[in-house]
This record gives sequence, structure tokens and C-alpha cells, in this order.
Amino acid sequence: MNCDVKTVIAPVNIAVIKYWGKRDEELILPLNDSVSATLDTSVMCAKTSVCANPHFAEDEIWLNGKKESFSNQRLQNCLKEIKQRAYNEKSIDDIFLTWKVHICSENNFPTAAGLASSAAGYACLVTALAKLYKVKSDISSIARLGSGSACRSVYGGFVRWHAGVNPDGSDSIATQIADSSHWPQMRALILVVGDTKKKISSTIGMKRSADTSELLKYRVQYCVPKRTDDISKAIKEKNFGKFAEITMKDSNQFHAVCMDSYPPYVYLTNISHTIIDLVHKYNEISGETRIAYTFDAGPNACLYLLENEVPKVMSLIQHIFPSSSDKFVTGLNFKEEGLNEEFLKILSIPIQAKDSIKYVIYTKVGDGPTEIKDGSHLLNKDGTPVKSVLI
Ligand SMILES: Nc1ncnc2c1ncn2[C@@H]1O[C@H](COP(=O)(O)OP(=O)(O)OP(=O)(O)O)[C@@H](O)[C@H]1O
Ligand SMILES: C[C@@](O)(CCOP(=O)(O)OP(=O)(O)O)CC(=O)O
Repeated sequence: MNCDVKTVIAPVNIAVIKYWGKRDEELILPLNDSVSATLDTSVMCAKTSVCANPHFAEDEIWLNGKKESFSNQRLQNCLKEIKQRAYNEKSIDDIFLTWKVHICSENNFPTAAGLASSAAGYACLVTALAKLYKVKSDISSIARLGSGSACRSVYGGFVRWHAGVNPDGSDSIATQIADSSHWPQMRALILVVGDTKKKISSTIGMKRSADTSELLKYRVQYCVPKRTDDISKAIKEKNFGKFAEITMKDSNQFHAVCMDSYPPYVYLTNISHTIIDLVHKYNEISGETRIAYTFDAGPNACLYLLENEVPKVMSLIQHIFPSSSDKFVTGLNFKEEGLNEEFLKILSIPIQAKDSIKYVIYTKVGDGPTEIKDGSHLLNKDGTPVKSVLI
């Protein structure tokens, strides 16, 4: 029994205008547009293999080496919708759509830890299924059914998710603002403060905010539309100062919405606040905005900055947040830079307890999902997971 295995890798994305709040829970339709940068798959990615066969008894999924239940509604919705699309497009024989599928996926970074694994994971799954069923049209609205933010990982570069107005969600899709080559100096440093599962998931948190926060209503109506247009313009014009200011203000407002919810909930820790303080002081001393921070539903910071700033910022982070790890920084290579004593004095941020930041991922803006054609599948031709992925 041989089947055609399709394998795809897909990126994470980190929003600069945050998606927070749904107008439809089942179709995962957001209250507002959002904007993100897609990060390079050579550093962080999900990898997914899929295959279908008339002899498979049931749909099966293995995630990070473990068999998981296929009863997950979001997973089922994605599969159902991609088959529907294939049927509408007449891209393959109808009989193929009745066969059960096997799916095997793994992330090369922690799952469910606020590092956008669901975004990379569902973008990867839906793209792999689209390859399997030869679906050619835009699939961002199908990735959206897995996790809202996943629709932005379907494209590389800088991406906007349009909230849309149609009740069926047909216009709630992602489009590219600029591709990955547009702003080649743009870099991201992910400062991992905690990589354990968060107490309040994004799904639960944003529901509570949509139900109770007055500030969220104000944000959706008055702040996000202007910010979204302004940041798209800043990206197109490569205006880092503007890009950074909007990014930080939007992150701060999102976390203020969490506090404005009832009961309130908090994702940022003291270390997150020290990072915020550090960035503002750094920018102030520099006389211009050279670093932006943004925080998702967790304590980890994503710093956006330009490549020429990386050596200094990285040395500073290693100085303020000492580590006992010899693998403190992973990802792209960079040169160390000596720190100026005078600069440290003016900065006056105290050195933090060892390992307050667990590790740093250094990456850049990258492309969308890509099919892997070198044969390094996660499924064997008989649909069983390859041995090395099982734990
Ligand atoms: N590679 C993958 N393939 C399929 N599903 C995945 C994959 N990776 C993650 N998921 C799904 O996403 C869930 C984790 O999503 P969750 O939103 O809790 O965490 P996160 O995406 O890491 O954090 P955040 O959305 O706040 O950035 C997993 O439990 C799983 O259902
Ligand atoms: C803070 C965020 O990262 C929230 C992401 O929320 P999810 O996309 O994980 O939520 P669901 O649609 O319920 O799966 C902001 C963002 O990525 O825009």
C-alpha cells in the first residue's frame, strides 16, 4: 500500500497590530484587521506531512511525536473546508475525497507556549492538504478556521488580515502588504521569558475581553483602523520609527484590554516590564526609535529592529539578563559588540537575576509555506509516522 506523501514547512508570524476578539467564534471572524511579519522558516517552523489512502480506516494525526485525537473541531473544520474547496474546484477525482487522511506534524520550537505554534501549525496543515488535493485558490480563510492568526502565516513578508464584513467569512482573508525581500534589514529577536503553557489561552482571553471590555470596543472602532493604515504605509515606505511606535502602542493597548476585561487577566511579568523599560530608555538615549517591542498572549517579547542594531542590542541583553546557558542565542549569526560603560550608566537598568530570560531566538522576515521535495517526509509511504518523529 503506497500513497503520495506531501510535506510542507510553514512559518510563525508575530503581529504588530494585534488580533484580539472575535465577532464569530465558530468561523473565527475577528473584530478588527491585524498586521504581522512572517518569520524565516530556517529558524522557526512547523513541518507537516499528509497522505490519503483508500485503505486507511480512519483519519489520524500525530503531533510532536504523539498520537492526538482527531476529534478537535478546528482540525475537522479545516479538513472539511479544504475538501469542499477541492470539490468546488474539481481539482481531483471525487473518490479521492472519501479516503481517510494521515497527518504528522512537528514544530522545531515549543508548542502552546505563546510562540505562535498554532499559527505555523495550521498554516502548515492547510497548505499541505491544499497540495494533496491540488487546491489552487487562496487558502488563508481555511487556515483561519484552525486558528485566527494562522491565516497570516499563509503568506510571507508583511501581511494584513482583513476582518471582512460578510457573515460567512468569505472576505475575512489575509493579503500580503510587502514580500520578504522588501525590507531586508528587518530583524526579530524573540526573548523567551517563559515557554510553558499559559494559564489563559488566547481563545478564552479574547472571548472574555469581547464580552466585557469597553476599551476593546473603543480600540476596534477608533484606534485599529487608523493604525492599520498607518503601519501599512510605514512598512511600504520602510519608515522604522513610525513602524516601531505603532507596534509598541498597539501591544500596550492589547495588554491594557486584558486588564480592562472582567475579571482581568495578565500576560506580562516583571521581566516583560523590564524589557519595555529597557527599549524605551535605549530609544531615548539613541535620540530616535531603534527598537520596537511587542508581546502576544504571554510574557515573551518580540523585538523588531534593523540588522545594524543587532550586535549592540544583543550584547546589552546578555549583559542585563545573564544566562547560565551556553546556547542562550539561537538562530542567525551575529557579531558581538563591546558595551560602552557610559551608555550602561545612563541606561541605569539593574542587572537581572540569572536566567530571567531563558533564551533568545534571532530571526528575520521570511517567506510563506513551502513544499519540501527532498523526500524528508514525516510519514512513510504506508502512512505510518517515520520512526525518528515518535517519542
Ligand atoms: N504543527 C502543528 N500542527 C497542527 N496543530 C498544531 C501544531 N502546532 C500547534 N498546533 C495546535 O495549536 C495548539 C496550540 O495553540 P495555542 O494558541 O495554545 O499556543 P500558541 O499558538 O503556541 O500560542 P499563541 O497563539 O498565544 O501564540 C496545539 O494544542 C495544537 O492544537
Ligand atoms: C495575541 C495574538 O497572538 C492572538 C492570537 O490568537 P490566536 O490566533 O491564537 O487565537 P484563536 O483564533 O482563538 O486560535 C495576537 C495576534 O497574533 O494577532
